[in-house]
Amino acid sequence: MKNDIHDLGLVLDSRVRLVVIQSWEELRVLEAIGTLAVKRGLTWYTWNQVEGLRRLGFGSALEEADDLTDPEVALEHIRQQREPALYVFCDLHPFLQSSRLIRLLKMIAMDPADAAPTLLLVSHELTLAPELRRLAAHISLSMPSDEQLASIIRDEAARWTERNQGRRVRTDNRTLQQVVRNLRGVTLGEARLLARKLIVDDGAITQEDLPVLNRAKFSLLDMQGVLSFEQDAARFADVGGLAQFKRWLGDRQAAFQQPQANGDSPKGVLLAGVQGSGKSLAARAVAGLWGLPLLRLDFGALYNKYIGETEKNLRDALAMADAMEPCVLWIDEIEKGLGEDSADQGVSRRILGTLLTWMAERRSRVFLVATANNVMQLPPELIRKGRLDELFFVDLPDARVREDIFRIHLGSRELVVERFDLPLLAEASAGFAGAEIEQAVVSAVYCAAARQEEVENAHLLDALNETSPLSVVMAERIQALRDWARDRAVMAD
Ligand SMILES: Nc1ncnc2c1ncn2[C@@H]1O[C@H](COP(=O)(O)OP(=O)(O)OP(=O)(O)O)[C@@H](O)[C@H]1O
Repeated sequence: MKNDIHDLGLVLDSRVRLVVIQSWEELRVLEAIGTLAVKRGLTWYTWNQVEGLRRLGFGSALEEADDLTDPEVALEHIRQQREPALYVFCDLHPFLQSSRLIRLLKMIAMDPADAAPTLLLVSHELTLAPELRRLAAHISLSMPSDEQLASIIRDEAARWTERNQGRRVRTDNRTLQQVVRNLRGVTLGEARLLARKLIVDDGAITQEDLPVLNRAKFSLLDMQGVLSFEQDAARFADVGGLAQFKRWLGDRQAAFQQPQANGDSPKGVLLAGVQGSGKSLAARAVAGLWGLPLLRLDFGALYNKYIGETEKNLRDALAMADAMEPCVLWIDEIEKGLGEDSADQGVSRRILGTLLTWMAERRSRVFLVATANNVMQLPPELIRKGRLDELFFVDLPDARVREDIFRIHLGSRELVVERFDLPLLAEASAGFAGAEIEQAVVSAVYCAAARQEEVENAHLLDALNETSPLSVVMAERIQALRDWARDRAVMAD
């Protein structure tokens, strides 16, 4: 499956407390889980029968009176915890015959509290007792292999050589192996950008680069980072609907790639609309379609009091984006930083000023994609004609698009799409956003796996029935958004 790390994220969101990951590659699975935990700000622990329970993967063993190398004692300890942490059990499989242990797992899996621990069982092979099967999600994590990481470094070295009159990148095997090891746990896209960063300054990858790499990897994962490289851009084939938007971009691709003599090139768009309808996915897909790196600017982090002066942070981030041209700069939830009810009016006015000045004066080929849920909060200056090329409204998907979204998400989980009754599913998901449809597919997949059944229409219908879509809960807000958009925006679909 290609979406598996993403799926693990969704499974965690759906509050499944017991996740089974079958893999021979424990180290790489741990690194991927660690990466996800850091991104989500979750504490995580590992357990194995030799070292017992350890905090943060490689930290020291917990100081407990009891012997936490005993899996039952460790599980009993976890059962008492009231924080949403991840507990990764490596090789619990030899113990899965014990009825007490099974009971403990079941109690943790059924814990209804919001702030409760999640168990991830990692083994090369693991069969759950029947009473646990329905409670568990099964995920297979495939991450970039060492060979893939090494080949990315070779690629980037070749690119550099091409740009530097055939000069070769200086390095040695030992350092390369260390770099590959340090890159484990990041996605392919992130690995590419990190490799590029190492080479670009001096045309060499040396021991001195290792701390640089670690710092860069850390800042990539660092939640406070204002600007981050986004993982692999999406493909437009992964986005259901949004036909108008896709056409619009297609028409401008050439102009962006070969700027006109007068310096005019497409500047950017605002995607506004209903939550979970694929705005972020579409932003990623712009980078995919145009084959450009994607940078994400986090307005929330700009205001973080720990990282200093807000406007300077924004100026630095914009300068960095300029230096990375050509690229796509994605500002997610732009209303959070510029909205009329944002925390500090003075700062948000100055931030708006800085952004508008950059938009008006820049000559770099940075295509801005701003996404917003609550567009009504946005300052009128930003959306005034001419600032951005276009304002698109992304509505809930209609039946035809919902079929497409099912097709995309069933297909990406290697299910045979023809076996499903798409019109029936589209009808049953009226009012669902794309994200909710995807969530239903994921929960159907793991429900079926737990029952050792093939995924059928019925599993999907059950999952849909169990969800009450946001469009019902927020019907009035969505209508207000539509009314707002009617005279101001172009429909994205
Ligand atoms: N039109 C769509 N086609 C395919 N998948 C979709 C679509 N809309 C949503 N999804 C799925 O739902 C996930 C979440 O959607 P996404 O984050 O892009 O929505 P959003 O509009 O940006 O929502 P939010 O405003 O909550 O951030 C996507 O990663 C994708 O997997």
